[in-house]
Amino acid sequence: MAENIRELTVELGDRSYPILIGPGLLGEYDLSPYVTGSQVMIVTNETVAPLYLEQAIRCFPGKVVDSIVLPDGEKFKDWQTLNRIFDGLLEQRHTRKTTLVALGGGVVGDMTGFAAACYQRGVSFIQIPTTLLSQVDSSVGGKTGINHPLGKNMIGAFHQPRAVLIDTDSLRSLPPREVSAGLAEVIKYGLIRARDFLDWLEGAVDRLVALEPEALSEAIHRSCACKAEVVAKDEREGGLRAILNLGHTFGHAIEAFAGYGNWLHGEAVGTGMVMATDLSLREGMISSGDLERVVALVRRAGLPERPPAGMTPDDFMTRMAVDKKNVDGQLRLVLLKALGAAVVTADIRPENLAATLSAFCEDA
Ligand SMILES: NC(=O)c1ccc[n+]([C@@H]2O[C@H](COP(=O)([O-])OP(=O)(O)OC[C@H]3O[C@@H](n4cnc5c(N)ncnc54)[C@H](O)[C@@H]3O)[C@@H](O)[C@H]2O)c1
Ligand SMILES: O=C(O)C(=O)C[C@@H](O)[C@H](O)[C@H](O)COP(=O)(O)O
Ligand SMILES: [Zn+2]
Repeated sequence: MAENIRELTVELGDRSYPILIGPGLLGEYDLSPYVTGSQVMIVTNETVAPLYLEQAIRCFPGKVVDSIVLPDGEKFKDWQTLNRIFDGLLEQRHTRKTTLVALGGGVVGDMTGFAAACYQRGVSFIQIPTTLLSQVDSSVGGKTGINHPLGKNMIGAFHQPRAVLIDTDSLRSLPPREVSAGLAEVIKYGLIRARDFLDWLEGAVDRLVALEPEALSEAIHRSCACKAEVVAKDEREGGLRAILNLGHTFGHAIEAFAGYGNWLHGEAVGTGMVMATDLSLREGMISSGDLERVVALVRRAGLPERPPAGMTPDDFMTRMAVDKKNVDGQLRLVLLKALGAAVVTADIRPENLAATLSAFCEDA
């Protein structure tokens, strides 16, 4: 098995951890060296449990393994569902030496990580991501949390996992809409920091949509490498890390407007990246040809290019006003100064932002 594994490290000194990528790892790879004590609590959901829970349990030989099965959906990324994790941990008498394991997509990952950050003031956790989006993005970097009706991911903590195990075979059961959602974050890395990867993606996107294993493995590896590098340089988003938010200021506004779960996170990010690219063009940073390339790639990935019907510029502005990147009430956005190079800026002409919002909102 070892020859099939591609390994990366998130370099964070004595909190550094491996990202292990390959086929056939679930049920085969021994994760017990990353477990703190003898107890393991696997947190998963009602969709993933019947598919992969048995295999995941086999990754912890010699440990006492319990599990919690949550309801499925972004709308359950909330306090009540988080509390079900604490209930399960206490009912099964898990101590501060327990290790939580997130088995599932980004929703399970973000909530399990947050539970691990809070339970008995902090316990270890491991990520076993099973969606493309969680394999390329949410399982790496230690951002954990839950949503609030007034804003995405508004309550949370930075808490790094001990290891990330990515079994690329688990993507075989993923619905096509979720594959496209994951591709949004993959495209993001090309746009913010890796022009050569973007060029490669333009040639590979059809194979990725079709879940072609070699293309997927390459996309996951490149994406995780990009994220690991950014996180190692700026773990707590003091500066550079904010580029990972390309398209998210618009995207989070769309998710909150549509009602959590009605638009997938990746879908909202896809449209958000098109809007951020449009604004970058209006700010004179990129060319109309660059915008056309981004729109074409987002479209070929199967992602929406426009916000939901009925969403107005005001709907965007009220939700973007609570974005975590804002400073002193001033909106800060991630824009592109070139394809493959992002910048975080508050220096945006209001008339350009208004023009982008009007251009994308049908009713404006
Ligand atoms: N922490 C971070 O850095 C970070 C980064 C990006 C996104 N996120 C968060 O991640 C969430 C989105 O994650 P997601 O796109 O994985 O959504 P998700 O967790 O809702 O999973 C998508 C769907 O796929 C199902 N599923 C999971 N694995 C499957 C498999 N192998 N086969 C079949 N079905 C499977 C899930 O049950 C769910 O229905 C959002 O809440 C977003 O805010 C966090
Ligand atoms: O890891 C990061 O940093 C990111 O911004 C990755 C994003 O893809 C992800 O959606 C993240 O959860 C957004 O974080 P937020 O702080 O904007 O809520
Ligand atoms: Zn995201």
